[in-house]
Amino acid sequence: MPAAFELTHVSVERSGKALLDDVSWTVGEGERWVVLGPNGAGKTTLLQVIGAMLHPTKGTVEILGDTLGQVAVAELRTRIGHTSTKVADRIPPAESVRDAVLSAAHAVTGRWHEEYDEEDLARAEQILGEWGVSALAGRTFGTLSEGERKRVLIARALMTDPELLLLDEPGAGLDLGAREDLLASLEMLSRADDSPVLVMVSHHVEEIPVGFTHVLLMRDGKVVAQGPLETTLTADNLGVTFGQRIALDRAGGRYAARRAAYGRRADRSHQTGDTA
Ligand SMILES: Nc1ncnc2c1ncn2[C@@H]1O[C@H](COP(=O)(O)OP(=O)(O)OP(=O)(O)O)[C@@H](O)[C@H]1O
Repeated sequence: MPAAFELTHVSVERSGKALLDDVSWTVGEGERWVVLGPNGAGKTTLLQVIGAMLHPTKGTVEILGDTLGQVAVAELRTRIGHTSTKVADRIPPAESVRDAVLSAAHAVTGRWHEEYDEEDLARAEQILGEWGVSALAGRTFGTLSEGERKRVLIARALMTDPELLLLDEPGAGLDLGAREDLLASLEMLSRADDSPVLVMVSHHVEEIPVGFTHVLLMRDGKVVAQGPLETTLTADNLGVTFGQRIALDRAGGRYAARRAAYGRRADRSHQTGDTA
């Protein structure tokens, strides 16, 4: 299976500090990855590199068959959907939800004098419907709740039918119901035949949607572990990543983590028999 992207010995340095430190990572077609790590681990920086928004200080980056540094990034970026608070901050608060999604067709935030054809308009309506936000189409982006905003941002990221979808903390700030709604939608997306390759950044194992296949664990700009969820998302690896003893449970394909009680084995602590 061809790689969707491949990072080889990638480092990003700023002010003498390594934000990413010798990261090598290959993601194949059909894979759904979650990137986990504590605050400041370098997760957003990593997503910026994969999104062709940031060039590494060292190493090589191949994305969708192109090599960063040898390709027009503006063209490459149209093949990548990217949601993050940075994207949300660029959308004018007075922009309608419909236009916030539609304007992704021209890779702009804030509709101006661009021309949109019937196909663009139909695609925007379709994607608003698929993400359950059609009723909000006429509202202004600035009036949305956090949960509504997250769904609109994903709809916007999917507007151009990207081959790669990057989600930076899509569950942050959501209440329990909104988080579960979002996870159900991401599970459906991950199972769809025409789904893009998915990479989601999170702080919490509880936010890993069913259907995700792989995990990359980061700390201090370095990869702690990477591989299939079943074998890589372990209490021991989480313990190293977050710097504490962790107990990890799995039930119904979902995960839950907490600090392990002192003196107990970290990964033996639940009743379902579905231990991770
Ligand atoms: N331009 C910069 N110059 C120096 N340090 C930077 C710069 N940009 C980011 N950093 C630092 O790099 C580290 C990694 O940042 P990054 O945002 O990638 O982490 P993160 O894992 O996404 O964090 P969080 O979970 O808190 O969002 C942080 O310590 C941050 O302060």
